[in-house]
Amino acid sequence: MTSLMPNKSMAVAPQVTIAAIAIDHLCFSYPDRLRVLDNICLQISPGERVGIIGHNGCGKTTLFMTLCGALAPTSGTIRLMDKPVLAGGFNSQIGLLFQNPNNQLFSASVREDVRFGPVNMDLPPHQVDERVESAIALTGLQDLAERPPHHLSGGEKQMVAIAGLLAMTPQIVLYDEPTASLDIRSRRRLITFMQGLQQTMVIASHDLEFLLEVCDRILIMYQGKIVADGHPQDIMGDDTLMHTYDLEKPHSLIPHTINHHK
Ligand SMILES: Nc1ncnc2c1ncn2[C@@H]1O[C@H](COP(=O)(O)OP(=O)(O)OP(=O)(O)O)[C@@H](O)[C@H]1O
Repeated sequence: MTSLMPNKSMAVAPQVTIAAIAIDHLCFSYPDRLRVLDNICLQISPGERVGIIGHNGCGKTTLFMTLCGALAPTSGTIRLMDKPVLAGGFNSQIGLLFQNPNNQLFSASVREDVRFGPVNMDLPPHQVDERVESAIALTGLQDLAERPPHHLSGGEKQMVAIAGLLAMTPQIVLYDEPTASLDIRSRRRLITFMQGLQQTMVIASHDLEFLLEVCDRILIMYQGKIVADGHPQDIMGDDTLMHTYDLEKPHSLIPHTINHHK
């Protein structure tokens, strides 16, 4: 007799979603600056776009440096796609876009710069070429591909740095102030571009309007702690919460009255 009732051998294991980023009781101190990260616990799911906002010096960049293994936590653990982050090692699942693109670009041409990551990943040459050309096309850099990166504008450099990251196809990308050097046109282009990306992304920025357009979750960081976590409109639209942590509600969330002239 065939039974439709599940028995032990038929039982389907419940689907467990692995967190893209799992941070457990993370603390970090610099030798002369203690508790820059203060007991952070956080889970980020694959595909989430998380914005981090907070006052200057609250620890956003330091958090990014621990996530990509450039700094070793003082205590606590970080797992990316269920693998522990090895401080000082190469963590291929994660990429970091630096606050200043000049720190990321050093080759003789844009194409060479974008090649640098994939070449160092021991990939077969045809895969390196494919990745480079696809990252250049995705970021719209075809016309600049042979130019030296240090001759480009700030916004163009930013896109080259992003192309270099994308060519390594990390599952998680950390963006530190990605709009800092962009004019309105480049900023708009970056927004459209990021809205189309499938990766898990964490973006630290003071450009709250930008985060409203790109993110589906916002964290407020204050003195090394995560003090609020929620939907962008709920967090950034909350006057009291924003003022408590030295932030201002973005303009687009302030209701405006229109005076009609007769
Ligand atoms: N190498 C370092 N040695 C000692 N202290 C440091 C070092 N780097 C950063 N700090 C301090 O750690 C704190 C956090 O700095 P961090 O750069 O992480 O802040 P942030 O939130 O990214 O700031 P911002 O919004 O200005 O970019 C600050 O007080 C800073 O002065």
